[in-house]
Formats: sequence, C-alpha cells, structure tokens
Amino acid sequence: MTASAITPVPISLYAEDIDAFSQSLGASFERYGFAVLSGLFDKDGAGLDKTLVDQALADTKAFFALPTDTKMQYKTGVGGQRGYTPFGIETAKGASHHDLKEFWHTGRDLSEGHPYRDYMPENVWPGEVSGFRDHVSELYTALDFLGKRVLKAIAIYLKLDPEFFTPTVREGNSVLRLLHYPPVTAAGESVRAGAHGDINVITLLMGAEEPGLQLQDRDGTWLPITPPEGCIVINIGDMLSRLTNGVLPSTIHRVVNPAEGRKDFSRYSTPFFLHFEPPYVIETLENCISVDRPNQFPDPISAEDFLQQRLREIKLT
Ligand SMILES: O=C(O)CCC(=O)C(=O)O
Ligand SMILES: [Fe+2]
Repeated sequence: MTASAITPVPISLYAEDIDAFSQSLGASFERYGFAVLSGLFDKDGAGLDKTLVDQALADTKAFFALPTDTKMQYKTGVGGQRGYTPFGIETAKGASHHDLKEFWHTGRDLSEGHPYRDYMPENVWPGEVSGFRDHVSELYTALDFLGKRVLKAIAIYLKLDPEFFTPTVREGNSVLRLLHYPPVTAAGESVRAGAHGDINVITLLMGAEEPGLQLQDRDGTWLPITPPEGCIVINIGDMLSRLTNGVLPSTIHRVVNPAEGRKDFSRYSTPFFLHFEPPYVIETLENCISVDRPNQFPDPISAEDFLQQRLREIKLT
C-alpha cells in the first residue's frame, strides 16, 4: 500500500474533547487543505454504520455493472446534478482530456413546494437495484450529519461561533457522488480524475483505500493519500477557501491511473460534496482579513451563482 502523507485524527476525539479535535483537524486543513478521520466505524465514535456503507457500496457496484443502455436511462439532462453521468463527460477545468470515470449523483430530498426546488432537481432512482434508494438516501443523511459536525469543529478552529455554519448548510445543495473508475486497459492521455479543486464547502470521501488519490503540496509535489480501512478523507472546497480568504486552502488533487498489477481492477469511491444553501452569500470573514492577508475576494457571490459558474467550466452544464 502507498504511504499517506496525512496523520489521521480519531473521530472519537469529537465527543471526548472537541477543542482538541478542532485543533488537530484545523491544523491539518490549514497545512494541506486535507484531513483524515480514523475510527469511522467505531461503535462509540461519531462516525458511520459499517453495514450501511457496505450495502451502499454493493448497490453501487451492482448499478455500474448494468448494461450501458440501462444506465443511460438515468441520464437526466439537468447538468449532471442527478442520476447517471456516463464515461467520457467530466473534464477537469482547463484539461484537454476527459476523466476515466462514470458516476451517479444523489441530492437532497425536498418536501413538496419547497422554495429550494427551483435550485435542486428531483432525485432519480434505478429500479434495477433493489435497496439502492434506501441505502443511498440513508448514506446521504449520515454524511450530511457527519459533515455538519466537521463544520462545527472548523468554526471552533476559526474562532467563530461553533454554530456559525448551521444555518448556512441546513438544507444545503449537497450532492453524494458514487464514482466508478473502470479498469485502465489501454494506454492514453486520460487519467482517472484530472487535477482539480472541489467547488463546494467541504468534501467527505470514502473509498480512497484503493490507491490513486494525490494532493498537490505547496512546493508542487504530489503526495499520495491512501488511508487505511475505516478512514474518511475530508478536503476544503473553493467555497470555504473563498469564505476564509485562503486560510483554509482548497488544494488541487487528482486520481492517477493504477500501477501495474492493479490495472484490471475498478476503483469505487464516494465523495459527499457538502454545499451551502443556494441563497447563502459568500462574503470573506472579517477575522480572516489582516494587513498580511488582504481580502482577496472583495465581491460577495451567492453559493448558487458560484456553483453555476464552476459547473460550466467543468463541462457539466
Ligand atoms: O475518487 C477520488 O478519490 C477523488 C474524487 C474527486 O476528487 C472528485 O470527484 O472530486
Ligand atoms: Fe475532488
């Protein structure tokens, strides 16, 4: 297994000593734009239910194993925001070759007549895989909950009110992405995921045990992130980087093609892109502006406008 640059922080520390948890996590974010949480499935931790994660992964594998024609029925035409996006579409900003992946997007289920329905399309579900809807919905809810705890720790680290983020993400436009990178049999210019920064607030990623994920460090070198089982990788997205004036950086990362011996294997990973509520206005935090760090983003922008701008850049709309 490839070594990982980042020392994991145990999730159990959240309940035991939230200040210590916030410091460890925040320091890792400030240094790398990434942190790793361990003990994800510990019974008394603040993490996830292993059975649920295993079920959702089995459903993911079953879905991607369906014939292409069947999967294409779930391509929804709403900018890839829901349902299936086939191989050969998403292209990292500024890249000339598409990524080697297909994926499925699930968003927030909203009540009838909810005002955010204008921004968030209805979910679609593949009837071919029984259990998919229940397990994936439950995983969405669990990751949303975990993400909100991580944001509380980030608020403490930034010396904000611990509940600062609560109203900003309560019904955020968050998306759970089920990713399949098929075996890489032919040589070519494409990589599994080209170098990019995430658009959103924070991303919670499961499935990085299969090597490939790398972050670009300050000096330009690529550091592998291959945590042991039972960990979750978290990274800062562009929206939080902008809000914090770069104090918490959104670090460029990529997924490289498999080494000899792993080329015949698929890679499955599951990023949860936690987003703000669409109307939330991202305006640089006062306490992240100083003489040494002048405001790099003097023009506030709503989360929705920022998202639409960025989706056009990655060819999803
Ligand atoms: O598959 C991974 O490990 C990372 C995926 C990723 O960075 C993304 O989808 O934004
Ligand atoms: Fe990413």
